[in-house]
Amino acid sequence: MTELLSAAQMRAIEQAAIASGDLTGLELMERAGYGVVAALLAEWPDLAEGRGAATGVLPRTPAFLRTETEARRALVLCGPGNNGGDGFVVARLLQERGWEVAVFLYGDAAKLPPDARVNYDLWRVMGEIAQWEAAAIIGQAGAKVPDVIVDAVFGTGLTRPLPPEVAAVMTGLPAGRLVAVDAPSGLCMDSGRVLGEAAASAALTVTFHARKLGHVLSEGPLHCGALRLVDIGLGRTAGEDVTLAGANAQLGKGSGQHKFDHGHALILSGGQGRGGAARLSARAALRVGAGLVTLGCPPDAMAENAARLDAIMLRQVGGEGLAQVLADRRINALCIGPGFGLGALQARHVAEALGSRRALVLDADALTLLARDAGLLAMLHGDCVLTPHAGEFARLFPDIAARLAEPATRGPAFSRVDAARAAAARAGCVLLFKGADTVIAAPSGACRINAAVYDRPAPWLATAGAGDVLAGIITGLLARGLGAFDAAATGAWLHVEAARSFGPGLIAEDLPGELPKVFRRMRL
Ligand SMILES: NC(=O)C1=CN([C@@H]2O[C@H](COP(=O)(O)OP(=O)(O)OC[C@H]3O[C@@H](n4cnc5c(N)ncnc54)[C@H](OP(=O)(O)O)[C@@H]3O)[C@@H](O)[C@H]2O)[C@@H](O)CC1
Ligand SMILES: [K+]
Repeated sequence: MTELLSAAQMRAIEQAAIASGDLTGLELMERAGYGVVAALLAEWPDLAEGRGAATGVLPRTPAFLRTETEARRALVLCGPGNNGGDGFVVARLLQERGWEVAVFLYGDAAKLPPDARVNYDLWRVMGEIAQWEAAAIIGQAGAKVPDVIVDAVFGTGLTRPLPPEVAAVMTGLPAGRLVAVDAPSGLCMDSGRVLGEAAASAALTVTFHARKLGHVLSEGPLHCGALRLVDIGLGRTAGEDVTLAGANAQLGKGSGQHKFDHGHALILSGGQGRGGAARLSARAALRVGAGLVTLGCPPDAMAENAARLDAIMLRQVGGEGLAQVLADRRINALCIGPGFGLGALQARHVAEALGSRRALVLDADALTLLARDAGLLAMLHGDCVLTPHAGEFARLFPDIAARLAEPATRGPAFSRVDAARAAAARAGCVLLFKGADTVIAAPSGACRINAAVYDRPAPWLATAGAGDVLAGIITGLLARGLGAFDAAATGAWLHVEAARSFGPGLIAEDLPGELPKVFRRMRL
């Protein structure tokens, strides 16, 4: 499992390693600085060469003919903490490579923490440090355009909005190769939210030991650019508090198993002309491996659905309620919401489904019904999965959503992880909070993030019906016996994998049919 750390967890890991005597803070800082230099040279291989070769047109300049004017230029911006200390290491290592390096310090050198101070002193033997002045920095970046600007002002220690003179630089620098050390300054590493109004926008962010929550949540990916992870020799983990959602190796089917070994999902549909969404869910539930899937629909929609379904079975569910259908105990997972409707009968069906204590996905219209009726909300139980997008979340948990919408002015800022955990605890069930950074939380506090960012974007998932498919995938996994938390996290992961497998041009109908390719790649 890939863990995502908070700033406090990272500090605890670092301090434990130092206290154990395995490593010193200085060694960690040296490795961090080295890692940044290695990562930026790997990201832009032309920077590892002489200036002539970088054009791709001129022949490479032999080393003995290179002049000072051909040296690579870096502008290194250092801050008052250990992030700044990393910056001094980067400055030293680049100058040792023959680069021309200018360093600016925000803060008082006399107050630098000890390891940062050592690296400040090492750099001072090699070069100058100019005191922070926004106009001078921006002017220098404009006149003597650097090949790389290194943002080592604030990292995981940022606790409040950037001071105006730092914000002016971060928003005034020319667009280019801005490398953020650990974090783009201004970004809260616990929430991925900008504290105040300004944060650096990096082309490359190099972080250490493990990704932080802020790298994947909210605006984090927008500000980080590309994200690279460097191993600095810290073996310890924080116990995998929050992890990235990933593949689930238990999705294969054993030979010799019967269809009833893989569960029976019931998907409830809306009335005539409104069944498309539920049919998408049902198809996804079947494709993800539920042994049987039944679509339950009102009498007026029977003919329409019968004409459109083959492997999926059809049952009439009208005013008589769900009791007759649910008398079949083999039906072990339900999905209610896609295209369902918002009337009193539908609310009654939601209550019956909740009362049956079956594993249950509540999506779309079912979420609206829940938001309208505190009695229904009180019936939620641990085998339920709620799948709200931001609007549905705000209707269900208005106070939590309001807290999330407040401007972030102090770190750690209230995050989407905090919001999902609070909502799951209150609802007493699993909650899947949709977004490019989908957060899945359980009442216990267990949490996974399904990140469709960086090298895993899925922009074509923003299409009608994609959510109905996700609800169906999760329902199918519940039918197959996964617990609610695993079903939601695995379902979210499969959903993005299917979208990425199909690629541009994706519509919701394509998603279920893409799952077999995903499974083949997983070697199921
Ligand atoms: N953990 C590890 O294993 C390793 C960590 N490493 C590196 O250390 C970094 C963390 O260092 P860090 O803890 O010193 O925090 P950092 O981000 O430098 O800033 C803290 C300083 O800024 C100040 N300050 C905060 N906000 C402010 C504001 N808005 N405006 C003004 N001031 C503000 C704050 O002061 P205070 O809040 O006390 O007033 C404090 O002085 C981490 O990101 C990584 O790069 C690596 O060396 C390798 C191993
Ligand atoms: K930084």
